[in-house]
Amino acid sequence: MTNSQLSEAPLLVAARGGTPSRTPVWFMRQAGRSLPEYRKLRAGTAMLDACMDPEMVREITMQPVRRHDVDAAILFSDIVVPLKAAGVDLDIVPGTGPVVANPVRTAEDVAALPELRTEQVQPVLDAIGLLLKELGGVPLIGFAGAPFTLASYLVEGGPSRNHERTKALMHGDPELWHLLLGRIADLTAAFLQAQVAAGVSAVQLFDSWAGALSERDYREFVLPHSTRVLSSISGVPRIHFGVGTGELLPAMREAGADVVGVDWRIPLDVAVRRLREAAPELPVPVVQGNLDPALLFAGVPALEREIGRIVGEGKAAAGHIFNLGHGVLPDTDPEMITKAVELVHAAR
Ligand SMILES: Cc1c2[nH]c(c1CCC(=O)O)Cc1[nH]c(c(CCC(=O)O)c1C)Cc1[nH]c(c(CCC(=O)O)c1C)Cc1[nH]c(c(C)c1CCC(=O)O)C2
Repeated sequence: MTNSQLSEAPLLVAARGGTPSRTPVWFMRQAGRSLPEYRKLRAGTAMLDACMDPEMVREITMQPVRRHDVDAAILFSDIVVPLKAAGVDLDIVPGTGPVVANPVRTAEDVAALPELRTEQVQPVLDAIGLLLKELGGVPLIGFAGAPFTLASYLVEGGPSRNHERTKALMHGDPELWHLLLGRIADLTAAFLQAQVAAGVSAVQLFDSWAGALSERDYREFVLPHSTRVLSSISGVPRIHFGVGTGELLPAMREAGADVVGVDWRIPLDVAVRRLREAAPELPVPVVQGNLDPALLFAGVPALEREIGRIVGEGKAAAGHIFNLGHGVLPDTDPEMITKAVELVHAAR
């Protein structure tokens, strides 16, 4: 596979706002618990151990590509992998999510946060090397968690519905907050840059929980740090995604996104209108999304209707990468994922 063949991959053409040979489609969390072959391979291995085993990462990343004919692979990893690799004491607890042993709440805690040295994530970079040999013309997407979403796990100590301790720190001690986000931004930027140097074709910055913030707070407390992360990346398209971010889309684009992720709460043509009105001087935006993950449970006729609608509304953008509005739910029937890919590729 030459670079020029890869650069014509539908995902990368759409990300540049060009006209791809077919609507590119991949799914957040396409690798994971919906696949029996994943559950079999992972049995007996802790999530974070699996993420540091290059051969396992290679195999798990490939599973959905083989099965579903998706237009991209996403590196099998997790947003907390660079924190763990740098030395933060945390684990991923099945059914719960990331749990941090010593939550970060004081100036001392922030000062004690380690930096990331590239060799600490060498197994991830080795996995990328193995994948590039196997993927051929299918682009590999690297990713990282955005400063706000990672800060929420670090400050709360685990998953949080209301992010109250995080917001308390943000508003109660803005100086310390910015120090914390700056530290995380350094770590995230280092992790993404290492993935790009190892050869990924695109990166996605997951700010999954940014939708918990008002636009005002997002702009003041988060945007500068996400901007620093995204502006440190060049040479590959940058996708910026969050959940419940209908009000934040223009700000998330401003952070330096080439592709703006849209969950299922607003239609893509509305998202494109908001982005265009906020920045008429910029090119027409490129978007990713926005099928509700629950639609994969609704049967083929409903799925076909929704996919047709979304592909139609996506034409308002300069480019559309089809995806879910959030990750594949663990109980999803993998046959429905394969079917969805077929339907996207057939939709006009
Ligand atoms: C918030 C977040 C996390 N991790 C991630 C995010 C951002 C994306 C999002 O908003 O969903 C990112 C992530 N985590 C994982 C991927 C894999 C790549 C992909 O296929 O998309 C990606 C992109 C694998 C994983 N990450 C995790 C699993 C499940 C672990 C397992 O299989 O045992 C997988 C496949 C664990 C994890 N890690 C996290 C959660 C909430 C969980 C689920 C915990 C549970 O319910 O058991 C934190």
